Amino acid sequence: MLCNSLNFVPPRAISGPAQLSSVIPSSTPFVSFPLRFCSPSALVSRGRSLSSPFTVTMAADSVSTAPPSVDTEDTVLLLDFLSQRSGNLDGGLANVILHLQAACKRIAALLASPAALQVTSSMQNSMKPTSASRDAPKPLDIVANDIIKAALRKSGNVAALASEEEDSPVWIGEGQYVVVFDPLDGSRNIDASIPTGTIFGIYRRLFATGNLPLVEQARKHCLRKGSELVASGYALYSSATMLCLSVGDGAHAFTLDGSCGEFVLTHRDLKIPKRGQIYSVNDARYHDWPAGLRRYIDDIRQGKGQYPKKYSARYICSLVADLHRTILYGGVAMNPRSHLRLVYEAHPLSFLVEQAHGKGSDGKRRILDLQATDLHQRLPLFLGSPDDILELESYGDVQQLVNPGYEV
Ligand SMILES: O=P(O)(O)OC[C@H]1O[C@](O)(COP(=O)(O)O)[C@@H](O)[C@@H]1O
Repeated sequence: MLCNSLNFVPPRAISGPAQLSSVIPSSTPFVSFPLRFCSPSALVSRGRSLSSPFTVTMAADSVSTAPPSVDTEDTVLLLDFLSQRSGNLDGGLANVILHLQAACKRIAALLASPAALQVTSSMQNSMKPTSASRDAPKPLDIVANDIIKAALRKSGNVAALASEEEDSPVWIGEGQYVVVFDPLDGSRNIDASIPTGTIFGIYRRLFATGNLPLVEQARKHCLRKGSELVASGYALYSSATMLCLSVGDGAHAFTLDGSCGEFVLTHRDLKIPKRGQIYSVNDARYHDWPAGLRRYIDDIRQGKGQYPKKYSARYICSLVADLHRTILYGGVAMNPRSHLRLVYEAHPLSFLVEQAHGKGSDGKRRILDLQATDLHQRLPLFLGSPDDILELESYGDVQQLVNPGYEV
């Protein structure tokens, strides 16, 4: 495993079959982690087994605070994984993913730094919270957006992108792929150091848009059915930084190894439990819910649903974190009001959940079947274990139509 060094040359745009080891440096493109992130173990060549992390001799000038990692022949880095997988992968798609993960590492480092709190706080101190400002982008959303946009431009493989922080889809160039993303979901939690996440979805570009103005081409590329996605994923910035990814060949999760700055495969072939015992929703909205949803939640709380045990509630109010827990433990994560966005939240996350054998629904229909018509369109969203989603849908009216906008 090689450490990231400070003088990376970003990989060139790549097309054709994925033969990554020959075209992409084994270190992550253009990530400039400070050298103190490099532990001696990260400098050990791959294949040499270490009996214990504590047998590593620390270099005299090392100031690493990260625990040394154990690197064995079984260690699978994201790059190794992308080299091995088939699914929808070709070299171009792999290159886009490598640039996205590099951007996520930068965002993770930024969020974990004192500078992040200062930026957010200074903004919030000058802002009296109102229902209108509640959804206003915070500076870190913008910074994260810029980091991802720069990474995608550098990849050379992207034709168009769409982001929560852009008014409309953006034309980039002649790449083969289209990327939709929410750069920093849950950012209202940042001052309290609560988990946040980046969500992304990747489409192949369309080819029948040639004569249209570029703005219109970008729009057509980005407003699609979720079933056309070829890959999607999220980064979760929490006690660990995780990257959960699907290239149409199952869902897999990687954990950022802080000692060397690489994502390491830790959860291969994630499968959401067929049924869970946890529901995740902001139930302060209970009295704005329709009767069907109230009945459903009342039933599962009391063990009167199809599963004869009482459910527990967990709600972080950070979509990626709530979903990550749901994929691992099962159950249902939901936001029944029209709040979450189809293009860069519901579509990518539903793709990933289906790849993990779960379901994504708006309460009535499969999310991936929905055709996007507007970049920022919102909808009710229910993601989770297949048996839980089917049971929830059987209650009929589960979409919250009363959506006054809430202060907090
Ligand atoms: O206020 P609610 O209905 O609980 O919504 C919370 C949801 O909103 C989000 O914070 C996203 O909201 P924004 O798009 O306004 O950032 C999710 O992370 C979270 O799941």
